[in-house]
Amino acid sequence: MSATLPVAGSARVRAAAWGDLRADRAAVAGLLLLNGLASAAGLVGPWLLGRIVDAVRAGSGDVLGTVDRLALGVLVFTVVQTLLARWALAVGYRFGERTAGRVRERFLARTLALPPSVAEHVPAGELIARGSTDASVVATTLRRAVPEVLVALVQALFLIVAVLVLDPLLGLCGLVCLLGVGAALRWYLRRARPAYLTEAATGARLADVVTSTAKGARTIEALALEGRRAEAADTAVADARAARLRTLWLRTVLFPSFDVSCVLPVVGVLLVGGALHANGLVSVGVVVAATVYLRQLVGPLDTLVVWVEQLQGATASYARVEGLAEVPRDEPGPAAAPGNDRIEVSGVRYAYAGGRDVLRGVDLVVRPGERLALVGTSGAGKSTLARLLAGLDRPRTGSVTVGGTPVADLPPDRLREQVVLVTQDHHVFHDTVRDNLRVVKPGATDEELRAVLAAVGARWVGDLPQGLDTEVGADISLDGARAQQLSLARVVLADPHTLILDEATALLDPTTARETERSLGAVLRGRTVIAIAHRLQTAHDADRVAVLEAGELVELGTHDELVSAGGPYGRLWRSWHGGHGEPGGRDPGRRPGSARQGGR
Ligand SMILES: Nc1ncnc2c1ncn2[C@@H]1O[C@H](COP(=O)(O)OP(=O)(O)OP(=O)(O)O)[C@@H](O)[C@H]1O
Repeated sequence: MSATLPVAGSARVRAAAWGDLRADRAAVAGLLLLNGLASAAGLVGPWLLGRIVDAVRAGSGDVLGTVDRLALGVLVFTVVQTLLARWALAVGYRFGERTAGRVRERFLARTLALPPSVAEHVPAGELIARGSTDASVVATTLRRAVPEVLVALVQALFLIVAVLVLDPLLGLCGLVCLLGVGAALRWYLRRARPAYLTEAATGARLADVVTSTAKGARTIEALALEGRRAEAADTAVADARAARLRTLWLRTVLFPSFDVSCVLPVVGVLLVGGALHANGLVSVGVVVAATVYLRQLVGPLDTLVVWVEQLQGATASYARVEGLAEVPRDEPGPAAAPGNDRIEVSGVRYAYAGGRDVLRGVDLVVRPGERLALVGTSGAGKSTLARLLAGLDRPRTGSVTVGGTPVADLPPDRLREQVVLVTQDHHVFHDTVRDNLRVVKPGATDEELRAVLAAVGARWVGDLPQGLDTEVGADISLDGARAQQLSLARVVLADPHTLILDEATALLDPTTARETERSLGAVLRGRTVIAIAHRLQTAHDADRVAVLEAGELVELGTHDELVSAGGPYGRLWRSWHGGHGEPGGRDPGRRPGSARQGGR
């Protein structure tokens, strides 16, 4: 089953962006103030320039001295503006870095808090794309866009006010000519959001196809699926290309229209200013100053348009990063504390992603401390039932409870004190041995850690020069057996009352399997164990055997009861043991399904 993660709506993105700004309001206020001062200082230059023109034209008095003083003023204010602008930029970059850090931490926290039922079904590429490409786009945008957009906005505002104050008629004329910029932006913005969301989604799909193809390379080769994977990749590339071309087209319309629209105010003011001057209504100095202001407006407007364009992509990325907040959480109910260790499966039906039911009305009570073996042919539903028992998924109907509380309702820290699923997938983190263990019990002391390592036979840790501080992956690399011991030590530390074993040793090489079984012995002691029995010996040794067929629990009882009943389990046992019905030692590790054909 695969699920898509939600994408946040515009309102949530705005709220998140506003929250990020508020979280660092001192920096934002500083940014506004510094940019305001820098822009005000920038306005003085053109005004002094206009005064120089008028002084030269008037030609009376100490023209040279006046021009020198005014020119010195231009220089001083330009330097002041440059210094203030650089200071503002430094404040802005620091703000951007802090905010980018906050966005990434939020994303990580939300990813870690994803319910297992969601995390396991999300395409790998989707989370990778959101956590890397999208988070980077958001981070870069916040780092650069906020300071640059603020600078540009304040500058543009000041320039517009300045030109209006200088001469309202020329100012109005300039603003009317600016309407073209607004029209170009409006056209673009109406089309941009869906186009950029599609671009991000097709990019993530492409990443997913590539990741899953690389991950499943062996299976693809073994089943000769190269052609199909290549086709899937071609389709993903074509979709990504089409989406990129669409956004490229939007940009190719926006930028030229903007460039043309920016020249119009300057042309308009020169024409109108010329006519007004000819009629003695304004001085040449005022026309020059107004033209310089409007010409200067192109810089901030250009910055704004570039960012408006980039913000479309960044907003789509922000929406994808924030989308994780909209994943429904499995909140623990108020009665989350289980009353006892009894596990009860009642009327459970389950289907993957809208498919047919693969569990069909399963009822089962597991008594505390018992060893229960789940037996069934391949595809009967054993692993699915194991996942429901471990709280990794919820039944479609019915319930799976521990001590009366639905297992999937338990928060992760409480769940791992109750039930833990042990599979072949023994994950080891690139971290110290200590932290590899402490993920399940952050407060565990070194003595506790040494005790659990000793319990699973991982005495080799004591021989490492740095002991518990050894960095796995950097100081040592662990072979399969040691990695398993580490992850089994983690299970002992979590100390759940129930363990569910799925393929814990079935597919291991014999030496590793023997070592793991020794470690497992210590892990299982004193706990309820529900084992998917790929070896009939496991079923024989269990207290009870539950037999699944096509998603239904068809038999439940002790090994002896089921053998004498002569039902599916009895037939399986007899076929395995050539009709003698006696345990003839360990089977060679084949599954019950294959045992039927390959029976001795
Ligand atoms: N992620 C999945 N998406 C869709 N269908 C699935 C998924 N996992 C399992 N199934 C289907 O659910 C049914 C039960 O599968 P399950 O893995 O629980 O059986 P099983 O008894 O554990 O088999 P095996 O011994 O081969 O692991 C099968 O028909 C299988 O194809």
